[in-house]
Amino acid sequence: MGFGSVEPSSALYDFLQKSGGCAVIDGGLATELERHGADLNDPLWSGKCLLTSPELIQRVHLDYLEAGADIIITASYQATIQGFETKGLSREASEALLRKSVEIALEARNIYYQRCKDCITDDAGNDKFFETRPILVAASVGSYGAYLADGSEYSGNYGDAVNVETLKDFHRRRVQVLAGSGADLIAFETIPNKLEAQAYAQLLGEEDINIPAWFSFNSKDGINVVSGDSLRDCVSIADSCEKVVAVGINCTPPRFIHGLILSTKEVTTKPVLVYPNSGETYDAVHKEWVVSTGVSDEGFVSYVSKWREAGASLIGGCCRTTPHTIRGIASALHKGYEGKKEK
Ligand code: MET
Ligand SMILES: [Zn+2]
Repeated sequence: MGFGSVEPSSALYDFLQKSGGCAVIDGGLATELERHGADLNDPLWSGKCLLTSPELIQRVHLDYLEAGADIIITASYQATIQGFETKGLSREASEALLRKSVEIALEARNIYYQRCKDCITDDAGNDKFFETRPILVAASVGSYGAYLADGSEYSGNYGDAVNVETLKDFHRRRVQVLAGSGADLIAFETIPNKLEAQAYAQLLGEEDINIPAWFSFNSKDGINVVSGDSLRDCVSIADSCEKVVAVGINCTPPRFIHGLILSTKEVTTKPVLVYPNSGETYDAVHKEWVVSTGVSDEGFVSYVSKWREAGASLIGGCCRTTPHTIRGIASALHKGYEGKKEK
């Protein structure tokens, strides 16, 4: 399933319609790779697995599809050409790794479809499941702060030396490569400030990017984005960009999400997406998650119908959520699939 050459916004509406009005986004990728034993203590974070364990990335994508995700997000969040080059890789090899992040997800989708085909056919041997279960591959783009890996991903403070041109120059080639990789859309994730939203919107306008995008911001107070910039200003930038087909919030505690959906809806009519984290806080000094601060999967899932009622139409999970969380979300949205086993 791809958007092809159809007008971007109508393509997402079409996807949502085929998905029953709302769609399930997958859960945390990096933290799920870690749960399976990957050591991501590296500037590339989950991007490191593109080099060391691509098969594990594919397994996690498949686990999310089996759990009911309609959209899977690639392992390119913190995989950057600059980061790969720092490790001594050539420009060509770095770009190939970005493409590989999408290839892994596309292949997971194919494997999943094949599994469905093997088990779900009608009397005439036709696969009915494909018609009702389109799956999108979203190519992840993390922020400049995620690349810096210095905490600015969650402060949104890039200092005075960084301007919109710096950010466009930083992101340009990665966005071009990912846009040409076969992904269905680009997921600009965990956007910490207005400046970076402006840079993305300008890049989408200036470059020949032929797939749509979503913008997803993070908040630590339930009111503004993490830098303190107004969420409304940030959402308005996304709203004005015709290549942006959905806008919302990720990697933010569940308790803030309801209010953030309402604020978002005040400034855009585009579909609203939310994929909160587990609510646990990350202790950057000890490099670990403070488990006691989060919500259980049951607690997380109990919010889902309220988010849907408030107007979110794409719902999933971010850091520290798992296939179990996604299964709960799918079921809360009445989108559980028969015959899919828990891993
Ligand atoms: N899609 C990314 C992941 O789940 C988002 C990370 S937010 C810090 O790994
Ligand atoms: Zn996250």
